Amino acid sequence: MVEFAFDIKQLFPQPIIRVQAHSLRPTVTQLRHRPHPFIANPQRGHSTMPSCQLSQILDVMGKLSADAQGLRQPVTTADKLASDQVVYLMADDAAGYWAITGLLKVGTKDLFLFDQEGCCRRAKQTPAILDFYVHESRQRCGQGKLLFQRMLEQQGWSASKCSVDRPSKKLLGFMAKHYGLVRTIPQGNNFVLYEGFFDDPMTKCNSNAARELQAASRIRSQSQGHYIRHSHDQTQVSRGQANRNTVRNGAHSGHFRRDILNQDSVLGASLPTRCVQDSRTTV
Ligand SMILES: CC(=O)SCCNC(=O)CCNC(=O)[C@H](O)C(C)(C)COP(=O)(O)OP(=O)(O)OC[C@H]1O[C@@H](n2cnc3c(N)ncnc32)[C@H](O)[C@@H]1OP(=O)(O)O
Repeated sequence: MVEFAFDIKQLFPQPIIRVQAHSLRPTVTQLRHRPHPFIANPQRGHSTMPSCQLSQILDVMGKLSADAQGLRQPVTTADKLASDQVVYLMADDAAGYWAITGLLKVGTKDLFLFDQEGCCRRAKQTPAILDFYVHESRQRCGQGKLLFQRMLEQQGWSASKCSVDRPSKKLLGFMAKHYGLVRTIPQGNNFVLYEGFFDDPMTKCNSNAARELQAASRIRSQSQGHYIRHSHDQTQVSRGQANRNTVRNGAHSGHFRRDILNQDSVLGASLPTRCVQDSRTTV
């Protein structure tokens, strides 16, 4: 769990809170009552305004998440939080002190996607899972499910309608275990979609425009500095064929999935459940 030098309890009227970009800016009231010198508390050496504290929490948790995933750059920072993105933060005092236990960043994306038939479709405002992290000391104890489920309820989303940005094998296991989501629809970008995503009709797009936009999407994703976990040669596979194999045969034949499924214990429930209570990170 992640402890901070300030009291986080006041930020958590309930165990899971919703943070948006505007929550990270000080309000007029906060500015009026700010201590001197500006913002920083010289005695304790940290910011005292709730907005600054939330920013610190986002930065620290974003860094821990990046470390856990082997990413070069954090996906979540206070500075990078866009106005259409939401971060859910989870905290508790189960260990006798208040600490942050998890982070889940979501947003919406306008994406050009391939459906089961290999047809390109335009999906506007697609729910997207962008960053998900539960502190190592609390993983595999159901905390992730609590956080994810709260997010779905608050956003009004269902799990099968979420696109997932470069899921780790832990997240693939999580989606399979809690939401029965196993069969994926291969895409030309780094997002993973699950079968059921295309239940509602969406606009088919012009194929040339789609190719251009997907190329742009790949460049944009790579420029964010994300670690690409499983390389695959997208140009070598007939996309329609890959899609048909994946969905109709019930096999995990998308190239992204194939890489992952070759690893041990990805979707199995065979790994021992563990909850390490004494591991903490203090900031
Ligand atoms: C878009 C993205 O954000 S991709 C990156 C996702 N984040 C990470 O990989 C960071 C490290 N991992 C984590 O923070 C967590 O494991 C999360 C957020 C993925 C899941 O949170 P948890 O609190 O562990 O989830 P919860 O306890 O509700 O569910 C556990 C299930 O998740 C999956 N899982 C969790 N840890 C692992 C693991 N080490 N290996 C394989 N599967 C795992 C399993 O299906 C597990 O069920 P099981 O214990 O019966 O096998």
